[in-house]
Amino acid sequence: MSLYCGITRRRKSFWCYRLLSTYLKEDDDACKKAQQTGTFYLFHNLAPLVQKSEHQYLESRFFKLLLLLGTFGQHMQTIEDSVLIGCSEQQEKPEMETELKGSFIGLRKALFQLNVKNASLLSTAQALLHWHDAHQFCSRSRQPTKKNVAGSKRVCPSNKIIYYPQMAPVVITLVSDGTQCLLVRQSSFPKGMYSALAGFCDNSLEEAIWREAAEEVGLEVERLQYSASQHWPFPNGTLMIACHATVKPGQTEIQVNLRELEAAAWFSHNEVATALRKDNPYFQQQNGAFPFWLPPPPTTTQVSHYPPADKRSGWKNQPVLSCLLSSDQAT
Ligand SMILES: NC(=O)C1=CN([C@@H]2O[C@H](COP(=O)(O)OP(=O)(O)OC[C@H]3O[C@@H](n4cnc5c(N)ncnc54)[C@H](O)[C@@H]3O)[C@@H](O)[C@H]2O)C=CC1
Ligand SMILES: [Mg+2]
Repeated sequence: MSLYCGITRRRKSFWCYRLLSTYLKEDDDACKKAQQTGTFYLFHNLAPLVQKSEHQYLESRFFKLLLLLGTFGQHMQTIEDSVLIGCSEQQEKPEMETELKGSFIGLRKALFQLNVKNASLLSTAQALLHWHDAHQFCSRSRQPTKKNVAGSKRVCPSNKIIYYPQMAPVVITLVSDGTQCLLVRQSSFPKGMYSALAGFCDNSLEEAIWREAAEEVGLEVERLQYSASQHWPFPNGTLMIACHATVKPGQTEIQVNLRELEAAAWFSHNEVATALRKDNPYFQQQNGAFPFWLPPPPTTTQVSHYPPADKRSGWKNQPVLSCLLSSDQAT
């Protein structure tokens, strides 16, 4: 089955979808046919639609979507012409929210409300939508690029350059001294949230880990070890690569780089385990119920779908950070 997502933006509507079969990405006819059995997910200006009552993401079948488009004065042509990009002058966000009994909310907030499957699909969908939106023109010819039906690439009609969606590699590293974990927070994080050290990779994973630890907290790390990876939609779609690293006993003094971080501290296994057990920390911290929490679990994308759970050796169906902390705790 194909999965589709659509996006509405101001008065215009943009449609794209995520396809599970590789051949559909290249075969336009097969792709169009597959739309008819696809499931659609809706966005407004990159904000996914979440139904108010059930805290569920709205899924809509093709024919249900056609009815919906009719309600808002759109036509079948909108889907055919614009799986990723379409246009309707009559579509208004509040009217659509009322009709669909839901609301378009920011993806970060949505990730806290949805189950793993929906959160991961929305995460991938939003990154893909964002990539298409940002690659409307060929950087060589400056002509508008044209997406293929599946939305797996964009082509410049004048010079045939093909653009494929990209993910920036980011390494996220749990540093341990054998008994404690190093967690940090940036000033942009929600109040109380801590995470592992993270940084974009310019060169290699090893270089990025050493550089981030040295630059952000003044630590020299060793024994780097890969743990897991996941797709992460922010800021523009990244491949988060999770690793472990250690510091030598006695070399744990932190020097927080205040240009990059707001705080950094060592946390005991008990503190981390308690934070990981908290349900829906986003809302708890809103109430001031506890000061320290970790990113929520429903963020895995590729990890949660492929390979199947029983075929993963050593992978955990958890977000990168939780995975890191859990396995660290086990050692
Ligand atoms: N899931 C999680 O728990 C966490 C996820 N993250 C993600 O990891 C990413 C990297 O973490 P940071 O500490 O912010 O990285 P960072 O420590 O490398 O600092 C960010 C800076 O890197 C530079 N940069 C290099 N390549 C870039 C690119 N492709 N896109 C944007 N900026 C680039 C920019 O100057 C930017 O200001 C963040 O975007 C964030 O979304 C970060 C912390 C926790
Ligand atoms: Mg960083």
